[in-house]
Amino acid sequence: MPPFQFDPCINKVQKAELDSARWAATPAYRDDNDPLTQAIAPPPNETPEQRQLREAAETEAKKISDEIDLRLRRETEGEKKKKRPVKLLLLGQSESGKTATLKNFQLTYARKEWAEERASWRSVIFLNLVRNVNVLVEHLGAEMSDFPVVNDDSHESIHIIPAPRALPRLKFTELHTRLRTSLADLTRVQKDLEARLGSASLEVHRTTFDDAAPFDRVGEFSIHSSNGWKGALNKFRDRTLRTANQSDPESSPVSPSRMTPNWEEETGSTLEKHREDIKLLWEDPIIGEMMVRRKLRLEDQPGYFIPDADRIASRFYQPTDDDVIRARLRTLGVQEYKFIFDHGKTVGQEWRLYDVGGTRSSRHAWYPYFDDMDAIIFLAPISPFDEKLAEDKRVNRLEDSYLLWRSVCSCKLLSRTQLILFLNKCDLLQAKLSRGVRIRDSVPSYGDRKNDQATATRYFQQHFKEIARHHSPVQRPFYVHLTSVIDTRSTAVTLGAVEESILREHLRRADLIC
Ligand SMILES: Nc1nc2c(ncn2[C@@H]2O[C@H](COP(=O)(O)OP(=O)(O)OP(=O)(O)O)[C@@H](O)[C@H]2O)c(=O)[nH]1
Ligand SMILES: [Mg+2]
Repeated sequence: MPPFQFDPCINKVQKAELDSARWAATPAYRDDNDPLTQAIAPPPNETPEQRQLREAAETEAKKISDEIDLRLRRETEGEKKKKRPVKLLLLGQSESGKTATLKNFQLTYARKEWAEERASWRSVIFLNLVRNVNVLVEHLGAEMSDFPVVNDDSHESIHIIPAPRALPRLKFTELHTRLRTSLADLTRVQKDLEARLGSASLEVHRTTFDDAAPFDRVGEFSIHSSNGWKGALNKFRDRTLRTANQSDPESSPVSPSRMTPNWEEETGSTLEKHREDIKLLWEDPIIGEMMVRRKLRLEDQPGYFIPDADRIASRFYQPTDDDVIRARLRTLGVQEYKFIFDHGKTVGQEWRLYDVGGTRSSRHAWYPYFDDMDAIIFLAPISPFDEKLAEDKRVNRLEDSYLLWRSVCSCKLLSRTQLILFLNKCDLLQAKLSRGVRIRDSVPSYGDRKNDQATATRYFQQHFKEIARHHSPVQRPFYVHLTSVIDTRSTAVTLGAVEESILREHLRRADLIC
């Protein structure tokens, strides 16, 4: 029987005890007065054969001990790697879909938290719907007052520029006058919701900022904002949870219908009162004609909910997953979100996702987050090839994405960071091309190529690839996905591939650090 037999399933404490026994038996360290040494010492009358057997057993025991040491060391390193959060930064211009992508991550991988938060998006969706209605009413007022409008892509703000009337007047009726008057009430509702949600709920209009990537020059400058959607929603969440728990301290989990603060219910009731009028307004053919004349395309704009008014304008409305993904609330500063994934390949792993505000004036705040990221997802919407930035009407949105991508690729601090490009809003691109909008009218370099989805995405993809190739300080792989991130199913598939490649990068970096 060899003196030391190691069990391969041994733990650290047992291993330490056995090591000290083996150490005590080693002649060089032996203390002959030590009781343990005496207990395990070789018999004084040991024969040469017995000694040979004992020494062979000791050699074998040492080999096993070393293997256990190695295994324990690897386990410790593995634990350390596991503990280090995976860090992912989302970049791109405003309205590119960064927050929508973040929500998809949460929906796919942190479902418990997602389910808890879903109800708190209600106010944002109410606001989005009310805005849609108010834009229509504003245009209706202008049209009825005979102010033709030049629509300049600036979303909700309308710019009334008197122009010669080219078409006969629309035939408005009593109904339109009544709708205008009754729905005027929603201006107050919009103001109220905006005040409650804070400045994230206000869209940016015309804040000229010449530089596409001010972080190039800024260096260390940091805004760790707490005013983004989490901040805005948490206000409701805390309050709603408190309200529910006060009424029944035993209640758990809190049901969404009981989480409703009074004022939110009041908003739902007000909308419910106007529901039929909203539907009349939306379905009215004269209003439809007015929208065509004014090139007013609500469906291309963020937070488009008016076709769902029947479902949403209600006291009892509860958002669906799709509603939450489509809800629009601007991100301010840089927001950090910590998720412990409860689904996917990295269950139990902490992920930190950083979502940034994308307007030109917000981009200087990005730089401090460039260090120490496992990967960056860069969102470039390809549908607005013929649109201008909301914050600077001189700048084409696609051109702005090219410039921004170039700055990110050429940034030395990011030269070893994995970049993953999402060419987003493919659904809106498809719709635009189907309407006959020609790319070459806005992008002369597109030339005589076919004006279809496949050719267009290939062309844009190639352009981004060339930029990465020319401007990356060190050559890097080009990871690209064609996405419509409001489609949660296809996005979950994309995120599966992304999760795997980010994880590989994370483990590679952890190996360098450990
Ligand atoms: N149709 C369509 N809408 C999208 C897509 N991606 C995002 N959106 C919508 O576009 C709007 C803007 O998306 P956000 O995710 O808020 O944009 P962002 O990049 O976070 O914008 P900032 O916070 O201002 O920087 C939201 O209403 C989204 O639901 C897409 O692929 N297709
Ligand atoms: Mg955002």
